[in-house]
Amino acid sequence: MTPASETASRVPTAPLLVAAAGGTPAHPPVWFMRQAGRSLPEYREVRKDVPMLQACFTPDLVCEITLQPVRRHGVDAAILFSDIVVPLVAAGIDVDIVPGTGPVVASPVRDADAVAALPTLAAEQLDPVAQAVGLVRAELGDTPLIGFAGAPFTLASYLIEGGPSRHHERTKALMYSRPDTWHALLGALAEITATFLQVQIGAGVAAVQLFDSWAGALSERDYREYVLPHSTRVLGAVSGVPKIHFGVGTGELLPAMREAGADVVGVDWRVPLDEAVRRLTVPGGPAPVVQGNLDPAVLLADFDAIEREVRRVVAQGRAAGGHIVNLGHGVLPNTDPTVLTRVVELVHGLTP
Ligand SMILES: Cc1c2[nH]c(c1CCC(=O)O)Cc1[nH]c(c(CCC(=O)O)c1C)Cc1[nH]c(c(CCC(=O)O)c1C)Cc1[nH]c(c(C)c1CCC(=O)O)C2
Repeated sequence: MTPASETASRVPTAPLLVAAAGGTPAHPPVWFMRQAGRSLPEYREVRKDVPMLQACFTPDLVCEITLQPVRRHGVDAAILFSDIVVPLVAAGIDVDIVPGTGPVVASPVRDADAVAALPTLAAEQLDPVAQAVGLVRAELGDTPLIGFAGAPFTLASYLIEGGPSRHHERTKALMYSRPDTWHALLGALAEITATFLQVQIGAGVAAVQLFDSWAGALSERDYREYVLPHSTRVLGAVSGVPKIHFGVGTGELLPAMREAGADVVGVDWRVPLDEAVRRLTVPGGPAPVVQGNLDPAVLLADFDAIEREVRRVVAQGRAAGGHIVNLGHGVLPNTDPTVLTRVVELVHGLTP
């Protein structure tokens, strides 16, 4: 028989984990995508002489940067400081992160030969990431640490385009004209992504988020045919922690993104949360759990306007089975960090 104390220790008490499990915590949990980063002077200071990817492979630095927003804002979760291209770099693919641009791929992957030549990823190649998770866990106490990965479609877009893209035209051209090559590429990326998440879970993260940031470029029909099987494989390959699935402009894809195996669906600011809950509800099923969805640009407005929007988002989130307060996409670099702290205080005062 399991002693009662052990059973009790497995019942989540952190507000983020309670909400993710469909419960009602004492106050709404809040964290911000890209909470670690250029909005913080302490981040700019420690990063000033260290390139982004070098920082991601330096456990002490990852630990420090991950903790900065938790110390400063009192958010309900830390998110591991890393990047969606980190597992690609660990596998040996030549990718750099160019400041002000984003990931740039030296040899874009555009045909069957290039897909066949992609390396696989062994868990040991991610040792610095696992070490970083261990360091963060030792410092965090009861605050959950969220691990993450980029989903196969979003990673494929960077690999095929060679960098950030507005219309994802080469990506879609390959998808429509060479479905076999496409599925081989997404299958290879699903393996890499699953390994990246498994390593983080093995090292002790309390939840994971799969970022399919650019999936909103697809129709629901194409998403279901070309992407959903691969994201489903990724989410099916990880277990033991709540899984959040997020994309931008994915209002039409919300039900499919839930079907991929998500416990929590991230919503951007274009769809109000009560409407997102309506779209996500399955007749006879449990009420969906959502994360979001303040417009990051709202944080640049007067605080009266910010407060109005925060109250609206929290009220609309009450339609859900559980709600994790967040932005609809990442913190904009020119956001005043004192505003983020005030938003956390405001949300924590909004008891159910
Ligand atoms: C698409 C994507 C990327 N990276 C990521 C995504 C998915 C989320 C999203 O949609 O924003 C994920 C990511 N990247 C980063 C995090 C850290 C954790 C967090 O605080 O959220 C996370 C979760 C750090 C980062 N990743 C990056 C930075 C900025 C690097 C710097 O400080 O110079 C940070 C803090 C670089 C990066 N990496 C990427 C972009 C578009 C950029 C910005 C380029 C720029 O504007 O300079 C690719």
